Amino acid sequence: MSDSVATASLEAAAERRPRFKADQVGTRARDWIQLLKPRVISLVVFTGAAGMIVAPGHMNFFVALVTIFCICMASGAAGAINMWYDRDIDAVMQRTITRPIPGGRIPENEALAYGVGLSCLSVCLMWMATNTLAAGILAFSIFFYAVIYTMWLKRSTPQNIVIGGAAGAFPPMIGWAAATGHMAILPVVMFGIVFFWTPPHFWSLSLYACKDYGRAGIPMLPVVRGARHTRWQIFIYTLVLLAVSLVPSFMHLCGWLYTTTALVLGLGFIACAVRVLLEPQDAQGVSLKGDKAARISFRFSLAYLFFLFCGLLADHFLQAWV
Ligand code: HEM
Ligand SMILES: CC(C)=CCC/C(C)=C/CC/C(C)=C/COP(=O)(O)OP(=O)(O)O
Repeated sequence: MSDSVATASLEAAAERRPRFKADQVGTRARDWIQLLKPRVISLVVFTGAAGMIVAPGHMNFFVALVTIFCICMASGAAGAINMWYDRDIDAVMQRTITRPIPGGRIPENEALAYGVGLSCLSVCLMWMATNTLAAGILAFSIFFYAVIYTMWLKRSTPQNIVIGGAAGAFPPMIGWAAATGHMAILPVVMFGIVFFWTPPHFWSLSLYACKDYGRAGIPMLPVVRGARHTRWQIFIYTLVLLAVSLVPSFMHLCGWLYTTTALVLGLGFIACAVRVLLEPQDAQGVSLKGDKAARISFRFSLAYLFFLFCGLLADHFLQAWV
């Protein structure tokens, strides 16, 4: 899409956007929660908690709870800043048009204050409850997602989520740092797993949300390079992900239970990617089956990360027990 067409459609959508009604102020707790992207937070927090639990040593239960709360708050705060900055494109895309800001239910300046306020609070609380390393990585993650990904990469390059994916990969390192005060190989490998998981996770969704992104003028991979190229990229990244997920096994950082889980899930994700690759499609690679394979692959990506980290935790407890 050309810049002028994208700008015109953004302006037209802004005109259609419902105006904010003052009587709705403060009455919609659900909207304030939606601004934090709660379902995304749930998995982000789980990966952070996993990093904290597999770390060596004993952590005070209350400090552990505060750590999880801070990761939750920081990730939500970054999501709120993302929704504030993206209010123009969210108003154009079918998937996001009913969000609290484009829906006219939360004023944009309050959303920004909310995001910045919660960001500061989460970092200060983490620093007081744990240590400088954990608070520092937490602050960097917020900055990376809200500024580097949202304000810069998302609108400028089709590699946006490859680089930007780092933001969502930090939580295991934050959890580990909060528990120990230093860094080690395992949390860095966990970072690598989430990092290489992000492209097949997001590009599966982008295959069926491609029209939305095109209309908003966002250079997501299927918009810029086409669906066929994106299908191949998903496949390649699932292969790399399988290799990275087996690094803890090769380095003897975990046992057979994790290795089996990683192998089964990794092969499952590759099978999803092969289905995406082979799905009946036209000459441009656009699905003739309503992107069924990509929808399955996206859902599988969520299950993959959850169960892989469950496997890591189960393996950790098994090793401690035997
Ligand atoms: C730059 C990296 C990422 C991008 C661009 C991305 C993009 C997306 C998008 C566009 C959605 C659909 C959201 C919606 O329709 O409301 C989504 C859903 C989701 N993402 Fe990601 N994601 C990324 C990283 C992550 C990470 C690191 C996690 C967790 C570790 C994660 C967990 C989830 C979950 C749980 C959902 C499902 C939400 C629901 O059911 O509404 N994502 N992601
Ligand atoms: C600890 C900490 C700060 C972690 C940050 C974790 C985090 C929120 C990662 C990114 C997840 C995500 C939903 C990206 C989509 O943004 P998008 O703008 O491309 O998606 P959208 O179009 O649905 O808004």
